[in-house]
Amino acid sequence: MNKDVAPHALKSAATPVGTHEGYMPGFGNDFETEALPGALPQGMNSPQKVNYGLYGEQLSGTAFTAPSHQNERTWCYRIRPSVKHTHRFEKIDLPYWKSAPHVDPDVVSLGQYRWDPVPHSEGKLTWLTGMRTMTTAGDVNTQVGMASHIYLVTDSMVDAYFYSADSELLVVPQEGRLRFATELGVIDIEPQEIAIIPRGLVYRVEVLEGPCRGFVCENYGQKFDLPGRGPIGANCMANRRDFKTPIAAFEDRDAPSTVTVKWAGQFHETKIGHSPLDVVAWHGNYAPCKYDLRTYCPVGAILFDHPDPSIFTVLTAPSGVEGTANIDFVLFRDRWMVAEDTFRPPWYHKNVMSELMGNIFGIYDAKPKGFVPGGMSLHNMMLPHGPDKNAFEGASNAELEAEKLENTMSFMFETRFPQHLTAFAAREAPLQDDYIDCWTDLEKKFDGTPGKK
Ligand SMILES: O=C(O)Cc1cc(O)ccc1O
Ligand SMILES: [Fe+2]
Repeated sequence: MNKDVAPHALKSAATPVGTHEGYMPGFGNDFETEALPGALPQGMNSPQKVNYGLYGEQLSGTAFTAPSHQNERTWCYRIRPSVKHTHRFEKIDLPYWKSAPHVDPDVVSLGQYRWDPVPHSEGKLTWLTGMRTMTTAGDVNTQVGMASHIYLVTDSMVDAYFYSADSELLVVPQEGRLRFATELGVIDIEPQEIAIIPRGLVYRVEVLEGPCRGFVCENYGQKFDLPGRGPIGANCMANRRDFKTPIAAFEDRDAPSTVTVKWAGQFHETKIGHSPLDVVAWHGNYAPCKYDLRTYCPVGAILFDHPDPSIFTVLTAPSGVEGTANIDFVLFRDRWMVAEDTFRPPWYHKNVMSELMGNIFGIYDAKPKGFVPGGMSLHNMMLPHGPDKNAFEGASNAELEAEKLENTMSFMFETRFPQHLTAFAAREAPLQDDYIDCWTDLEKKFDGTPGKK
């Protein structure tokens, strides 16, 4: 676990054998972990009395009756049951955090859009006040679709906690280091890592090194899963063991505190007298995790042609239509390019899915200029896009040798639903007015001559 001292360090047991720095390996495993010896009941979930006087409480991430291969739940053994944490809720306003459906009549969402990095703010911003929604898709009330956000965080949440009943959050840092102190343990992340925070899990976000900026995909729908590898087989792409879930860690601390809940697109606040991060032991398969994107093993063309970008899918959240994701999280990392007689960058295309991209660092091959670290682009449903003039000319005339694409890490949140821009994305964020000019100079080369290339 990271050595930095959090404002209120969580207590946890010594790192058990088989864990790596306070994390347990595996994706969707049935984990068990206890921060005090004997705190976890064995052989049953609900003993008449739990050791240490703890309360048993189940957190269900899927319906009780979900098929067993999809069923996810975790049993928590905690100092106080969560229900004691909830008093009357009051609605609060977080004006920059929007939920679908959110269609601003004055905003044109149909277009090829690109943004420079949203600048860090002068003022203090927390995980909650620093969330800036860029796009929304689907409907939070029917649990389909997603929202994309940029976060700008300068300050830790102190005696303040949050959970989203609406969504699972996929967090993609671009600058700075964050700590997620959650009910189920502590996750520290930095650029080139991601975190997945499940729906309903209570946490506090602390700044380990700021200011912090990054991207969030808020998934209203079915949980992220690993894609099937098909004929690729049992290895490569994202491997299960590289996902890390924290070991149990708890706070036994009385302090006037707030809990903010995002529910049906609205924010609510309640007050409690103690830290809700009081789970001493837990077992189950519904838990947060982190993943180092540098462990992603890309598979690609080794003779000719450019495959569909789905080959680079890290995580996929199903939509109910087979093979058509609510969200795919796709990674464009450094890799070798070896294809012969091939136009190697992404091809020109139009897609039924909506593609939102972000740059974590370096240069993206289809857009050598203008798509910069911290920046984003949106190519909405059925809108043509592809390499800019420079990328096209460079790649069409390049000497085709084995070439390593280095200094590059970008990603895509791709959804089957159209993405609607917020007023923030359209008017406050640094939208590049001249983005579509990057294709203007693509000239007609055709003159009817057979064999001309
Ligand atoms: O539009 C993009 O840059 C993303 C993308 C990458 C790729 O390799 C193939 C298709 C695609 O949409
Ligand atoms: Fe694309």
